[in-house]
Amino acid sequence: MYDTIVVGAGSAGAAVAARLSEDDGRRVLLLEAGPDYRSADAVPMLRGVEPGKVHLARELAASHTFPDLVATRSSAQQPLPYIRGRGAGGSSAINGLFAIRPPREDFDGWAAQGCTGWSFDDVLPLLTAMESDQDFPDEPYHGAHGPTPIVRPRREDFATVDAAVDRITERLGHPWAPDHNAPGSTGVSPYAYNSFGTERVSTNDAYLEPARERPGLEVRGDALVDRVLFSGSRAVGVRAVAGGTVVEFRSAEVVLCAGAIHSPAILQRSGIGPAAELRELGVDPLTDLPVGHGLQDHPGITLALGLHEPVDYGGLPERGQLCVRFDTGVGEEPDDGMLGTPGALGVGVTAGGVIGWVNRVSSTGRVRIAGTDPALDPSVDFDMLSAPEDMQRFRAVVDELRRIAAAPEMKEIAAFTALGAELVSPETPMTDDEFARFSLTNVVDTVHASGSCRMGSPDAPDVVVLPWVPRANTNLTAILVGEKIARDIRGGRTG
Ligand SMILES: Cc1cc2nc3c(=O)[nH]c(=O)nc-3n(C[C@H](O)[C@H](O)[C@H](O)COP(=O)(O)OP(=O)(O)OC[C@H]3O[C@@H](n4cnc5c(N)ncnc54)[C@H](O)[C@@H]3O)c2cc1C
Repeated sequence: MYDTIVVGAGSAGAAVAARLSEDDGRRVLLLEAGPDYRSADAVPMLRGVEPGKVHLARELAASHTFPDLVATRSSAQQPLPYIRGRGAGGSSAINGLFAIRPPREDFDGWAAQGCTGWSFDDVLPLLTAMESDQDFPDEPYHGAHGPTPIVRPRREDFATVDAAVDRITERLGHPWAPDHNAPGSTGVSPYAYNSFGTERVSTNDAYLEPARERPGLEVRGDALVDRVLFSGSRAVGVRAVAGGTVVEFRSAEVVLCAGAIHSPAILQRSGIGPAAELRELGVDPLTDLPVGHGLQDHPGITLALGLHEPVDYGGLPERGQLCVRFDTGVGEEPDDGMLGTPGALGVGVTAGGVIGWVNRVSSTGRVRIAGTDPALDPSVDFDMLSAPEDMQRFRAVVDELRRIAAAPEMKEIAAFTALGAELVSPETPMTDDEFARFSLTNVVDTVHASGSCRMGSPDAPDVVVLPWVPRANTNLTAILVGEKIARDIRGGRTG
């Protein structure tokens, strides 16, 4: 019998389990579907900080992702692979390491929607406690002693594409903000990373590694949780397939951190979800809730660059170095557009890119189990750009990419520029209808799935609980959710 079972050792789950294990006498079981391993035993490719050199599709698919998981981005597309991390550290073990906070408006907006304790002022102490900022440790809104190191590239070291985008966007009127994690900052910034030197720092490294010797923490890999077990309406444990055997683990409470795709699937298999649909699949509904609804990711598009010369990183790691947050002018939401440089693409040709995405999203999709087998990935449909304001914002983002493509600095470094998978010339004029077709066909995800069990469902505390996808890459927010849940549980227990 455990005090707490945490399901999923990813960004949120590792933080929850490690923080709870700080309490003497508390017994915590962390169950992870993928492999568990100590930091020192991480696959060498995953220790590095160059996302373009991590071969997720080729070498790591079976061990560190869900290789059969697919998702439909828009109504004009067929399902395509969707990447989620698997194993200790979850997606933080395979991600791009960009470490950016959402703006105040997201937190205050969630609080205004009834998410008590989520205003920016409420969560700022946790944001500072979870980081050790290498560049601004003395600022009151930063921390110097937390588990996750944060560091920024220097503007004078920007590589070829980043330097060009920096010059262009400055001329286009975007202000320079040396720290995008400072409250109120916007515009062009060095993209902060959660890494240390040339070493990745996943939540397996930052949270679990220092906690592993604690007597109260047990981590079990290769443990695929099927469902939550209930006594009446109270969660009393989980059923899992662990080491090939069906096992039941008992606990006083269960914290689901299996991510935005798999947490709703576990809840649905447990009878918590849209009752009529669950009955059709042979699941007895316990509670009729819209679990799986509300799914979001940032709708994105890439400006591909055919470069004259390979990118010069000046001996630094080959990763993206810059992001730009800006107002699209559609509605009242600030920072609703974002651009980023993804860094070396690892595709073996002299190419680069600038990605743009809608940062404040209205459209929602669905996660739905396709059957009751826990090994079967759910069906995922994002329905991106279905809300008219998202399409308008997407147009503003594409227009910004067009301006960048047309700039003399870009002509200097790139022989050609092209938008989306269809490689459309940025100069191609489009009517509204043509643009809608182009967008629905070419929109991509940014691997920031969120919102599929929004708050009100207390059993699923990672980014899945947020009312909308944060205006930022989502890893820091997922860790924050884990920190906050642990704080709330510990506070409840200790009074
Ligand atoms: C390729 C990639 C690149 C990214 N790049 C960035 C970036 O640069 N910056 C950024 O901020 N964000 C990035 N993200 C997004 C960010 O990493 C995620 O939003 C964040 O890690 C999600 O945290 P989570 O705890 O919700 O889920 P995860 O970290 O995905 O953890 C979920 C865990 O649950 C486990 N699990 C699932 N189902 C079960 C089950 N049935 N039983 C037991 N365990 C289960 C999984 O194996 C996984 O370990 C990226 C994501 C990906 C995939």
